[in-house]
Amino acid sequence: MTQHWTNVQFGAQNTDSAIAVVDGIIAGNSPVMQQVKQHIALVGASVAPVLVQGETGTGKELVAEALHAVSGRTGELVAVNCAAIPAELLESELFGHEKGAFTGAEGRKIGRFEQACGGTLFLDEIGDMPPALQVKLLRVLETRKIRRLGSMQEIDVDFRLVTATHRDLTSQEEVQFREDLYFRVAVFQIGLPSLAKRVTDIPLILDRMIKGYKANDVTFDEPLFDETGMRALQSHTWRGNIRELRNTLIRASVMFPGQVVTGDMVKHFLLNAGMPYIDGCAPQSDAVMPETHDLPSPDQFRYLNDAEGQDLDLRVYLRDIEVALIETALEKTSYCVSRAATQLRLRRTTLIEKMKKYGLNREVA
Ligand SMILES: Nc1ncnc2c1ncn2[C@@H]1O[C@H](COP(=O)(O)OP(=O)(O)OP(=O)(O)O)[C@@H](O)[C@H]1O
Repeated sequence: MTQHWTNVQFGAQNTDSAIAVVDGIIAGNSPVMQQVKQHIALVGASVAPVLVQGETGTGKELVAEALHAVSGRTGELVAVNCAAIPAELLESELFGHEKGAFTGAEGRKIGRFEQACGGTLFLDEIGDMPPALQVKLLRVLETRKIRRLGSMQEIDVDFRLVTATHRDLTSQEEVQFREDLYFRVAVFQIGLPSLAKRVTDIPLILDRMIKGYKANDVTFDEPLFDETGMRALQSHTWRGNIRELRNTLIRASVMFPGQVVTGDMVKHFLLNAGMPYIDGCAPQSDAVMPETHDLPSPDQFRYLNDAEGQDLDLRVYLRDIEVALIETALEKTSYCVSRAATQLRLRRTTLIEKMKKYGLNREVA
């Protein structure tokens, strides 16, 4: 039976320690996020499948991480993005294969179902799973057994399933998703609000991101948003949600490292500077490269020289901009390298070289 959370009041279960774990993973304490965290803490320990719904960039993957963290399961959290793996490869990615199962299967490969045993399997963008594979997933969920491609032997699999989608899986117009599978995966549903519905969380989220960047890069010099700067951030619509906020922070850190950032600076140099999010359905959108006037004009960069004592390492600065733009294009296209290359007006092979150089090859699973 599918559990809808709206207006559910919970009993006096002691979920405090679980909520503390979730707090360590997901920043934000707005009322809507407090409720989300309570839901995570409550269902975390259960083995029931959870469907996480939310617009792109709202943090669905972090919810999966939090669910795994509070589950007490000792196995791995194994993530598979169903939209990022070509349909013909997804089956062997999930089920694994034996040597010689198909042309190119040079050795045995353990699939993601097996890898997730004792842990959590996170199927992101489940709405993009091809119908034929949906039937196979349904069978696995019913029997808790799999067969590697090219093998007759059945293997028991014990994983906790978390799925995520930015679509309405019940809408036949939007997605071809089997109803019987829907009821299997959506035993519990957690809805993530868009960032626009929790703008009071922006300072905490930025703080968390800045701490993360500083921990990984001692040279990271954070921009300091003053009250007007923070207000400008909180008034923005954030169609790309927290991912867009993250990209804005990266832009701010390269344009205004260690500087006070005012509302005007946010509006003129940060929010208008990025590539616009075309829509929330990146896999479908035929996003085109924005006209150059959507990007900061070279003249705007003269502003940097106005800052007192501003030393600029041009090579590092340009590299960071290139990385941010490539990442944005990849994220907008759900890591479809060909489409990202088209958006950036690069040859596909050139983009692949750059991704290798900058370590941008996302684990597609
Ligand atoms: N509450 C938060 N605090 C700090 N960072 C966050 C928060 N929520 C999300 N993020 C960051 O925002 C980015 C996008 O989050 P995530 O990938 O989980 O979103 P998503 O909803 O799974 O996106 P998509 O639908 O495109 O896969 C990530 O870098 C993530 O770490």
